[in-house]
Amino acid sequence: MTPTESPSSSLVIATRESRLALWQAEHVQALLQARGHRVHLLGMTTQGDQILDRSLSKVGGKGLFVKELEVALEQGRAQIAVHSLKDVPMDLPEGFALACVLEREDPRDAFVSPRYANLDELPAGAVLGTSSLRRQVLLQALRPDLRITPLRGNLDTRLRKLDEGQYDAIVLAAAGLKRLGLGARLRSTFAPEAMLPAAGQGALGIEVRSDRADLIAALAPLAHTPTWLAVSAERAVSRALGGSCSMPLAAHARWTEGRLQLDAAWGDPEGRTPLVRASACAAVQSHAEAEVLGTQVAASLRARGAVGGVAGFDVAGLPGNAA
Ligand SMILES: NCc1[nH]cc(CCC(=O)O)c1CC(=O)O
Repeated sequence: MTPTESPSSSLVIATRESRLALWQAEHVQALLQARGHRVHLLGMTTQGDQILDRSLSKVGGKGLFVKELEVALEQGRAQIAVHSLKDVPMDLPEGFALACVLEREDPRDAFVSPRYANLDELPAGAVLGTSSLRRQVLLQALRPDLRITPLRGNLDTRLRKLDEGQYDAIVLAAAGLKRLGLGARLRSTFAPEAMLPAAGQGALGIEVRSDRADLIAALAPLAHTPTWLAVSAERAVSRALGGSCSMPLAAHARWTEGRLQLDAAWGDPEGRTPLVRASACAAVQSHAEAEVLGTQVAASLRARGAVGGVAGFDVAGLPGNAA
């Protein structure tokens, strides 16, 4: 298939092969099929799937799940990549575009444990597994007495490690559990005020080559504008601070009475300074306005002590993953 073929012929979605990635790709496949497109999946393994023994923040972060899929788009082996937006770098490499963002699943973090119903029930010294610096820093601020321990792997692996008794409880995204029909494992969810989600958490983005205007037009009906504007504001906070997986940063936007309320929190990676928080609210109607809101909140975070990293570090700083 050549990259110039029209979207009315068969489309190929490049996807990672974890159960969640496949669910997401099949979800987009079904949405496109309902609109009369023929769609196939191309399963692939990414560096992020292979490196399971180290914390993602130490090996390069977000770009790890995305790069191989982009190569497939570049080579014309596929036309579409479906991503958890949370894993997508703020600025896509030259030649790629975010065609649209779909309606968001539950953006909150979830508490899962065979024995305890919520964070408050955990006894002092309990072992709590979690997989991001953001969660580590936010949870440590809520419960300094817990032993917060890294937890890697796809959803099934994380649940297995919990079931094997390696942890007393784990914290992960509610969206993944719900999408895989594992909502029953979820004992409680964290209100965003208690534990602020990551930028883009629970939202799916569709990436294409930016020269495929025809495809971008074909995907436009799948967009959910309220979600897209909210995640644009969230991602603008990350971008302005040069956010990567090595920076504990939370950004969550929600609609209240037609206005977009954006809350963000920044933590020092070494845990030396207390959490910094900032919020703003605006009557956002365009992506440009959403980004202004995000940039303002990022500036407030900086004014309160947040220190930004280097934008794009997570992709460019990784061997074999040059931007
Ligand atoms: N970083 C891994 C990741 N990327 C997307 C999800 C699922 C939730 C979502 O779509 O945001 C997860 C799992 C998790 O954070 O527990």
